Amino acid sequence: MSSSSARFISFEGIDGAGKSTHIEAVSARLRERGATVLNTREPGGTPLAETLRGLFLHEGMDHLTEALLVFAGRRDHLVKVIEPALAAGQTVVCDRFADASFAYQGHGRGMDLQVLATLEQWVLQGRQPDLTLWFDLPAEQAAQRRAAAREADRFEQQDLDFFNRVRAGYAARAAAAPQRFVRIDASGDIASVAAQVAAALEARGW
Ligand SMILES: Nc1ncnc2c1ncn2[C@@H]1O[C@H](COP(=O)(O)OP(=O)(O)O)[C@@H](O)[C@H]1O
Ligand SMILES: Cc1cn([C@H]2C[C@H](O)[C@@H](COP(=O)(O)OP(=O)(O)O)O2)c(=O)[nH]c1=O
Repeated sequence: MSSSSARFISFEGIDGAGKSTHIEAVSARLRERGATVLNTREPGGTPLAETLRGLFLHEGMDHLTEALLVFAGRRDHLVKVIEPALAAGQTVVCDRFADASFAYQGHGRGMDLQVLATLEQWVLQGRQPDLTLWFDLPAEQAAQRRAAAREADRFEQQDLDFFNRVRAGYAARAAAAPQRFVRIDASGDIASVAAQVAAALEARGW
């Protein structure tokens, strides 16, 4: 890969699917192949969006407010960080992006998907990741992994039904954009997941 090949890669999946476990290895692989990699995340990615993240994760609010906050942070992140990095030929590796809003606020919370699609159009102006690695596993298994690993935030306290809906939301987004999404079966051990991730990059010559 030449250092001028701008790429935008997002990681998605329900909480506890294993995204964070693989992001650094993906970034290291891309760097070894010559990319300048920018690691970032949502909610967050700029000082303003990180401030919004704290409110988003810990304050009670209605569903539309939640969606507006996360898209406001996304706009700041896109304009100040993602677009400039891509324009400079960098590879952007982002832990969650707009698909998460459709999965969590749309399918999880039950917000009107058409409203989210309008926000997406206004905020992203057509920008989408080049590749989305969707870490898919049953909600029960993700809950077990989370319970062993960390304290739950406002989202992680949701019940299995919520995460089953979020999972179905990711499946719907993947079905609607099959050329962008790669489904990773995240239910196996870390080595088997890493092999699938490597194969997805390999398939693109990355
Ligand atoms: N394939 C796997 N098998 C078993 N445990 C895993 C696997 N992948 C990650 N874990 C563990 O599950 C927990 C959640 O993983 P993490 O990468 O933080 O998920 P996410 O970022 O998707 O929320 C962590 O404790 C991690 O070590
Ligand atoms: C980006 C985004 C995240 N979220 C949720 C998913 C997660 O539960 C939470 C925080 O995401 P994340 O940073 O992945 O959490 P963690 O670091 O604890 O794994 O925000 C949404 O509800 N909508 C969104 O648009």
